[in-house]
Amino acid sequence: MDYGWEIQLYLLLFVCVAMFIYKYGTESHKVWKSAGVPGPPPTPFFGNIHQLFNVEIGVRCSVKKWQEKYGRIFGIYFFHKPVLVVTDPEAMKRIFVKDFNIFVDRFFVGEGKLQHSIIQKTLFFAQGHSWKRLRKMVNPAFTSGKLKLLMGYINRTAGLLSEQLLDSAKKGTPVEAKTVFGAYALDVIAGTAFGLDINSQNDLSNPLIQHARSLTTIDKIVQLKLTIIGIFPSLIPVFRAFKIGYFRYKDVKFFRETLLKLISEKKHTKSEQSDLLQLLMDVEADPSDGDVLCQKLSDEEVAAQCLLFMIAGYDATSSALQYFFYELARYPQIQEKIYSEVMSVLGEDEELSYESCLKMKYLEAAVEEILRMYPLLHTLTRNTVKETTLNGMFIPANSAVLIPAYNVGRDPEFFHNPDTFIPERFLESSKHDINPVTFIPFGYGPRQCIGLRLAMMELKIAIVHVLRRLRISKATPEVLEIEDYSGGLVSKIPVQLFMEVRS
Ligand code: HEM
Repeated sequence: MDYGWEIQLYLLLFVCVAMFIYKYGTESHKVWKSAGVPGPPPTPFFGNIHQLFNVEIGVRCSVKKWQEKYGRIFGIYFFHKPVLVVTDPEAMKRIFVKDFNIFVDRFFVGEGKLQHSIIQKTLFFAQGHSWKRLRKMVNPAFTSGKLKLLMGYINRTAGLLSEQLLDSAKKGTPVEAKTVFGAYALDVIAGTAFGLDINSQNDLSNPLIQHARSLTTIDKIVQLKLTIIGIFPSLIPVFRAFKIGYFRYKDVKFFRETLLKLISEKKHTKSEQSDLLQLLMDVEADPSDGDVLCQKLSDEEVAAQCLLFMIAGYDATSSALQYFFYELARYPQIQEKIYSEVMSVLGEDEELSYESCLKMKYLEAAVEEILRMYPLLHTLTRNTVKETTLNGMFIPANSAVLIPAYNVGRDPEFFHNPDTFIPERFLESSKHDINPVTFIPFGYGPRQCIGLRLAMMELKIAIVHVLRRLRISKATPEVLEIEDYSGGLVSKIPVQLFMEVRS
């Protein structure tokens, strides 16, 4: 029998399917070329994502290499999505502030739809008008007046932290930095945001601690989910139907139910507490403000923000403390300078107050310097709501923008000796040399971190309590190797701190 025509038909079919697949994988990769934006050539389907998240060299080095080759604005692709990478200060100012209305939203793989609905209602993930409304309603909970009300709780929690470290120092055993500071951060956020005293520094059995840890861990499974969604965005409804999200559904569900129960209890028992949950429940919209259409925040919205505060506060605060004490061990003169300042402002016995915290200028400069060197969110994102131009380059609507905070903070054009810990650069006398848009560990512009002041206060209080009683004598590993492809800046080997009791 002659099968010639059948083979030809199958061949033709195969070629058509292959052409269709190739077109699907490359169609969107023409945007930057036609807009005249330079950048590395993309690979079908993946774009440049595998080069950016290169496990060998990490996001920071990939960006650095490309910046050297293509300049301070270049185009790459996250799978099909055009992404502009920007480290030019003027362009950054336009994105963060001047053209904020065009760059109001953040960019997420899967457009943020790969989330439990409560996560989509948080400030971090909310978009456009919904975000504006939420931010206006949540801002008043973070004023300095409200912050002062939280001082007592943070002070007590930092006291517990220093007790724990003192114990280890007396025994001569090192502590794993991320674990002890993680417990402190969790206690602070549970107390200040939810009004719950969970004491995770002494008791790890509380289910809230287990769920919080699991919620804030970004592992390979999350990366796999994002890769699949990146290549096949049409699978989002399938993922949602099977309750597969960026965060684990069981953790989100646990917090949603716990927080809604707390809200309901607070409604029935008139509370005098000043935790963020209570402050958000009490927020009233300004009726003269036409923008705020829907008045009070719903219970679900209050629960969503408090859940976000936990996610946002836990990892960032514990990482900052880890890197801070790591650098203090390497720079004993800086450690002693901070200690001297603490003692001169407070003396042996004085309780740490909000006002005395503000007086410690060298300490503040040292914390800012650590955040410059180790911004946990090493890359900030935005998404264009409409087409625009940037430095003469055409940017289509619905393009993503990446601003690599780590690279900007370590750029020798913006900070001399960028890899060296020099708190003095943030003192009043030299701060004017720093272009504010290049210091972005908390982001910049209207979408900057809402918890900035709370976080700075939490960090400073912990440091004061620890340094008053202890000296960090050594930290390991000798050379700090950092991974950045899982979302944050993570030390490859856990940091261990060795301490001595101050006499
Ligand atoms: C050292 C600690 C912290 C660091 C380094 C940090 C950093 C950041 C960064 C980089 C952003 C994105 C900003 C942007 O896109 O321009 C952000 C957003 C945010 N952070 Fe923080 N954060 C910290 C602690 C906290 C705490 C303690 C809270 C709450 C209690 C918090 C709440 C938020 C919220 C709600 C947003 C979203 C703001 C919005 O989109 O309007 N953060 N944070």
